[in-house]
Amino acid sequence: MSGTLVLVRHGQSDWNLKNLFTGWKNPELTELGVQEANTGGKALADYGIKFDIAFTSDLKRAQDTLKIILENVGQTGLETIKDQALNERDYGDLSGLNKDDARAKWGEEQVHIWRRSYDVPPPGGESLRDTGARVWPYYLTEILPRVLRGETVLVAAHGNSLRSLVMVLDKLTKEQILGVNLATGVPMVYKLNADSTVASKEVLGDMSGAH
Ligand SMILES: O=C(O)[C@H](O)COP(=O)(O)O
Repeated sequence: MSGTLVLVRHGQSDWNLKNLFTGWKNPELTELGVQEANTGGKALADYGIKFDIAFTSDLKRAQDTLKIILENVGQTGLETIKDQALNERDYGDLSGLNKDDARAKWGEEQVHIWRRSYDVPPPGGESLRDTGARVWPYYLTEILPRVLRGETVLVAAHGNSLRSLVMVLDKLTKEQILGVNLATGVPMVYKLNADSTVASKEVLGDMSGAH
């Protein structure tokens, strides 16, 4: 066994609440989003975890979620690395559009494919594969080596940047990843083996409401 990797999607953002495609846009957390980050942080505090380092994206909703979690675990001064490589999937021309309006215009099935398929990019944006093509190398060079050294590493990022990691860690097929939704503010605790495969995964909260 080596170290521990904790992945957490940011709390609800203002654009999540308004049901808008967000991607690289930079909305704030809502009040509920702040609550969700606190709940995730408390779950980690109850778990008794202490982090060695944290990673987050270049976007405020993930950075603010991280800050709230660190307050809850009593580690506000923790070394934190922010990198665009962990940003949400770029939703391209869909960014800012209402998801229900998009369903009305292009159909439920097409919108689901854009949102959840592995390799179909939304117009002007990134597919999950494109997202993974920047997230995965960053994970391999910056994050994984620390976990393999036995460190406990927190990553506060986004629904799809984290789905691209979960797909590989959980060894999911392109078909299986279609059905995977990550809840906001719910930490996933992975213990890794020395060969970087997953020894165990615990979800500290309820993923069932995610959509
Ligand atoms: O970018 C967004 O709109 C959200 O953060 C994730 O959206 P999705 O669940 O539609 O992929």
